[in-house]
Amino acid sequence: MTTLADPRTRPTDTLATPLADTASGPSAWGAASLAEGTVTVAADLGPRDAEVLTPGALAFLAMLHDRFADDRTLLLLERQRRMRRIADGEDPDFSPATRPVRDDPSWRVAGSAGAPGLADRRVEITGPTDPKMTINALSSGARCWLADAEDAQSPTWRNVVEGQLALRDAIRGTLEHTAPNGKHYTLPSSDLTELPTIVFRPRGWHLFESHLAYTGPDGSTQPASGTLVDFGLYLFHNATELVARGRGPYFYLPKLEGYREARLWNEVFEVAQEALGLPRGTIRATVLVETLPAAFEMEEILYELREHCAGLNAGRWDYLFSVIKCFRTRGDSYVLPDRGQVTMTAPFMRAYTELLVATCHRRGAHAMGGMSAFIPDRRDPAVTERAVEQVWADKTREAHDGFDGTWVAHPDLVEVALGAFDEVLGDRDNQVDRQRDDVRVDQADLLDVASARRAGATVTEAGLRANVSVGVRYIESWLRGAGAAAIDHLMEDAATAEISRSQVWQWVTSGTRTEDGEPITRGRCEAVLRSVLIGLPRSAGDRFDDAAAIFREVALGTDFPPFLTTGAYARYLAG
Ligand SMILES: CC(=O)SCCNC(=O)CCNC(=O)[C@H](O)C(C)(C)COP(=O)(O)OP(=O)(O)OC[C@H]1O[C@@H](n2cnc3c(N)ncnc32)[C@H](O)[C@@H]1OP(=O)(O)O
Ligand SMILES: O=CC(=O)O
Ligand SMILES: [Mg+2]
Repeated sequence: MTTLADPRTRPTDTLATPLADTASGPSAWGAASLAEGTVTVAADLGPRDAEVLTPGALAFLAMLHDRFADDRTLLLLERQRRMRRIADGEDPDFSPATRPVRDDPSWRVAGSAGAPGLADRRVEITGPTDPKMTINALSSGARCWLADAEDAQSPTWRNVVEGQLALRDAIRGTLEHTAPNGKHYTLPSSDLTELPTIVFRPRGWHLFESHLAYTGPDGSTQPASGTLVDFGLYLFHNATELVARGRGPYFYLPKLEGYREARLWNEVFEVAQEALGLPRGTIRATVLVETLPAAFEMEEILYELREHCAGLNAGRWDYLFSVIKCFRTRGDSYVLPDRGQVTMTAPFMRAYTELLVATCHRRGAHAMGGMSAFIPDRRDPAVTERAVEQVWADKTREAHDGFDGTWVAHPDLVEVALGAFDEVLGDRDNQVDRQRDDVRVDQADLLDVASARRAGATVTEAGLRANVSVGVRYIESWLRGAGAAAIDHLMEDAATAEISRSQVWQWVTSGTRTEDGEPITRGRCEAVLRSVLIGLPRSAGDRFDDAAAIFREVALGTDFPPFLTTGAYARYLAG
C-alpha cells in the first residue's frame, strides 16, 4: 500500500495502559498514569463545571497535549510557510509526491459501515451547543445534528463548558432547559437512536483555550489547544455512552489545510481510542474541505484518515474566505465580486464541489453539501418564502450533483431540504455508489477565481457597505457570546464574517474600484464604518466600540491577521 512521507520525527510508541472506564465515568487514576504533563483550570468554576473538568478528563487532556501539542505547533508553522509561498506567487497544485495515493484505485475509507446513524445523512442541522439549541436541534427532524463548537460558537469559557455539559446530558437523555421567558424544553426522546445523530465539531487547530493551562514534562506552561480540549472532553465523557446507546463518537474536522493535518487527526484518534479502550475505528470523522490548499489534497486527506473517515464536506463559506486569504496580495485579477454575488454556480466553486463528490464516491465516502445562508423569519412570510426558494434550489442542485446530504441552519428549513434530497435518494440511504467519472477538474479550474467577475458580477458600494455592516454586527454578537446570528435575514457566523472582513482588506490592498469607478481606500472604508455605526441601534452594554476596533484591525490594518477570532479571543475572551 502507498505511504505518504512524514517530515516529523516523533517516535510512534504506543500507550501502555488503557484508561479504565467505570460505571461512574472514566476514572482519574487511569488517565493520570498516562500523562506526563498536567492540565489545570485557570478560571472560576460554575456550579456544574466539575462534572466536565474531572481529574480524569484533565489528565486525558494532558496526555493528548503531551503527545500532540508540538505536532500542532509544527503544522501551524507549515500553514504559515504555505501561505507565504502562495502569497509569493506559487499556485496550489496537486502534488506529484502523492500521486501514487491518487492513482491507486484499491483503497477505500471506512465510510458509514459499522457506524450506526451515519448511513443516511440527507439533512443535517447545524448550530451551537447551548441547552436550548441542543434540544431544538434534536427535535428538528433532521437526520443528524452538527453540534458546533466552531464557526457557530463564540468560545467564551461558559459556552465551552456549558456546551460540553449540554451534550453530556443530551446523550444521557437528561437534558432539560427553562428559558428566561419561562418556556420549558425537554428532549423528544431519551432514546438516542430516535434523535438526529450527533456529529460534534471541535474548534480548529489555530485556536487556544486559555482557561486551561497545559504544563509539559519540561515545566513550560502554555494555553491548552481549543481543538484538543473540545475533542478530548467530548470523547472522554461520551464515547462509551454513545456506543452503549446505539450511536458513536462522530466528529466534523474543520479548516484542515492538507493531508498532514489529517494524519495528525488520525494519530489523535488512534491514541485516544487506545487510551479509552475503544476499538480502532470507533471514531468516525467527516472532514471539511474548506480551504483552497485542502481542495488539492482531498484524496490524500481521505487516505490518511481512511480507518476513521466517513466523508468530506464542502464548507463553502470558509472556502471562499480561504480563496481570498490565499490570493489577497495577488492584485485585482484575483479579486472576488461582492460576497452576495459569488454563487455556488461560479465555475471555480462548481469545480470544487464536483471534485469533492467525485473524490468521495470513488473512495466510498459520503459527500456532504454546505450551508445556504438564507434563513426564514417566522414573523415575515416573504422572507421565509425567499429562504425556502433559495434553499430548495441549492439543495436540489446538490442532490442532483451527487451529494449524499446537506446542511441547514434553521429547523424550519429541514423539511425543504429533506424534500430536495428525498426526490433524488428515494428510500436509499445515500448515493455513495454513484460514480462521477464524468468529472474532470484540474488546477486551472480550481484557481479560476476570475471566473466570478467574468460572469458579470461586480464590486459595488452596497457590497462594501454590507461587508462593513455585517462584519461589525457579527463581531459584536460574538463578543457577547453569540457565535451565530441572523443579520439581514442571512445566517452569519465566524466563516461568513471572515469573508466580509477579508474582502474589504483585499479590495483596499488591491486598489479595487467599485463599479462606479471610485477606488476603495482605507479612508472610504472608515467613512462607511462610521456611517454604519451611527445607524446602529445602541444600548447600554453593547460591544459595538470593541467590535469596530477589531474590524479596523482585521479589515483595515496593513497586516492581514490569518483569523479574526484569534486576536479577538486573546484580547476579549481569554481573561
Ligand atoms: C459556515 C458554517 O459553518 S454553517 C454552520 C455554522 N452556523 C450555524 O450553525 C448557524 C445555525 N443557525 C443558528 O444559529 C440560528 O438559526 C440563527 C442564529 C442564525 C438564527 O437563530 P434565531 O434568531 O433564534 O432564529 P429564530 O428566532 O427564527 O428561531 C426560531 C426557533 O428556532 C430555533 N433555532 C433556530 N436555529 C436553530 C438551529 N440551528 N438549531 C436549533 N434550533 C434553532 C431557535 O432556538 C428558536 O427556538 P424557540 O422558538 O424555542 O425560541
Ligand atoms: O463550515 C462551513 C463553512 O462553510 O465554512
Ligand atoms: Mg467553516
